Amino acid sequence: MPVVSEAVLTQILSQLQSLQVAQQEMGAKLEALTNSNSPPSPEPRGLPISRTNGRQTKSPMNGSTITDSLQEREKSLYPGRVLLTTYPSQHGILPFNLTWGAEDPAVRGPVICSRLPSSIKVRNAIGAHSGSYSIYRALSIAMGSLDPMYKPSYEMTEPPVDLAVPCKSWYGTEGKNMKIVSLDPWGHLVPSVWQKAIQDKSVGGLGLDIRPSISVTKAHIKLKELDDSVNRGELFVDGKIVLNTAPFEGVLDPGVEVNVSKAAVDPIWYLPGVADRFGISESLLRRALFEDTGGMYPELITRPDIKVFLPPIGGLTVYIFGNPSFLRDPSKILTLRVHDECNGSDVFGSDICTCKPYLVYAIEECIRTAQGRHPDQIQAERERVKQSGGSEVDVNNVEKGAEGVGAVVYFRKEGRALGEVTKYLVYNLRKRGGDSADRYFKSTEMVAGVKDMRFQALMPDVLHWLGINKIDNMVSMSDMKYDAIVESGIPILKRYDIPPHLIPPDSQVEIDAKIASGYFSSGKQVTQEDLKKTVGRRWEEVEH
Ligand SMILES: Nc1nc2c(ncn2[C@@H]2O[C@H](COP(=O)(O)OP(=O)(O)OP(=O)(O)O)[C@@H](O)[C@H]2O)c(=O)[nH]1
Ligand SMILES: [Zn+2]
Repeated sequence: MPVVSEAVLTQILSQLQSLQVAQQEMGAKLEALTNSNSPPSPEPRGLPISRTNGRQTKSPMNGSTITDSLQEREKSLYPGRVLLTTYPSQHGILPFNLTWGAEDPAVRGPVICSRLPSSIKVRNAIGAHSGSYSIYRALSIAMGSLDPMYKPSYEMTEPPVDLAVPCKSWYGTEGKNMKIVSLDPWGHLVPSVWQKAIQDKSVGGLGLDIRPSISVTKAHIKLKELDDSVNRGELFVDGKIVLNTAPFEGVLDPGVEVNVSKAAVDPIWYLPGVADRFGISESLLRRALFEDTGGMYPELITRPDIKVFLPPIGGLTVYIFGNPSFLRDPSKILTLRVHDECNGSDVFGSDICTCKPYLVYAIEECIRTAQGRHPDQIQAERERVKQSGGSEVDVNNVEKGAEGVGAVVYFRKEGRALGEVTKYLVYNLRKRGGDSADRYFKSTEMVAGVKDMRFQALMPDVLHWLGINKIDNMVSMSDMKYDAIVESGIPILKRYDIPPHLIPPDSQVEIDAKIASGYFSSGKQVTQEDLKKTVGRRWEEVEH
């Protein structure tokens, strides 16, 4: 865990103090808008509201009419006039200093996106926290279940495992040096690194509202497929990574569970870096984001001085098998899968694609790498080294390097980032048009105009955040994922495809189409002619 030096804290505090002076000088306009001197209210403001919306009925709370109380609520929640957007020249608005990619946290600065009174005037990010969930937060405030002044508390929420510590790949302020542009590498360390700024109540009465965009925790996972693999002898119980589940009432064989560490990551985009990654200008990126989100974020246009954007899109989760600190240790073997969400298969087991079997296979490969060799094998090798006259150090070294680490990165990019609604439309077209492999990618393109919107160029950021510097085993056939990772500077030593026995009955179409389009295969060749012959089942064929 990085410890921020006294000097850094003093620097942050002095920055805060000068900001406070700027705040005090602010005009009445912003003052009215933000109520900056009022202390946080202990209870949610406003009353719970009834669904009678506008009808003149009595409120069960205080006997007033519902329409009256709705208007009062609105006034009490939003007393100022609506401010549609801000401008850099606006009096009193001065974003908190932020130098993306700087090594020193005091220079880098925190990402501040909150609209709480203590923070609104120093916001240095456009958008809202928690991606698409920000809408639910708005709803909670409107419904009276969340106090709009509530400032989250982070006591005892710090990471329980040694995952993602500041390292070289976090730093770099331009071009190829900038390895991370779509998440905040300091996101999980916010409460510790900026603790003083968060707690210093002399700032706006509340302290700055700086929120973690990443959280790290530990868990046990339990999958039926892993029980089966243990029963078949393809995985072993080591008592450390794979554990026997304690028997519980009424269950004959409770199976196994697996120790994992995991991290949830919200997207944070540094716009100049994102534009650079895609080889477009920052102004084009901003304009496209503004126009094609229905003008949702005017500050993309009016605040060119604010470079960070919190997009309303899904984030990612990383599951780690074995010691998480091994991820950044080049002497340890790493097995990795980068997986894009497919709810139909991952959760509900749909047979039209290979997503779930590939995911489960990857989890097993990760576990096998984390466990290293079977204890019997290690013992046999220790014996062999001993017999051949090896020293005690040589014998003990046998065990070293036996354990590796595995990671599965799970991105919320459903339907190749086109969404599930589009995906089902594509499925209908495929099934009605004769589901042959030669039409596989074309079908998506016919519905959506493109076959894929995942933009894998941003995907390796999470690997750099974890400090990964090489991948021994990559469980993916995707050439797009491979190219993005290797181009970002992380070599991949071995790739492997999904074993044929794991391909569900209706998914050969997908696999053949992928191989023909450039996905990796260890052996199979597929020609354009072959593609016409690989067909999926029609709906009628499976409806008995
Ligand atoms: N739009 C669309 N999305 C699909 C279709 N079939 C699967 N998906 C989505 O594709 C994503 C998975 O990508 P795949 O193409 O199966 O595989 P990949 O991630 O490119 O490559 P691998 O790493 O080898 O699995 C998930 O988000 C699925 O929901 C389809 O026909 N149309
Ligand atoms: Zn799928």
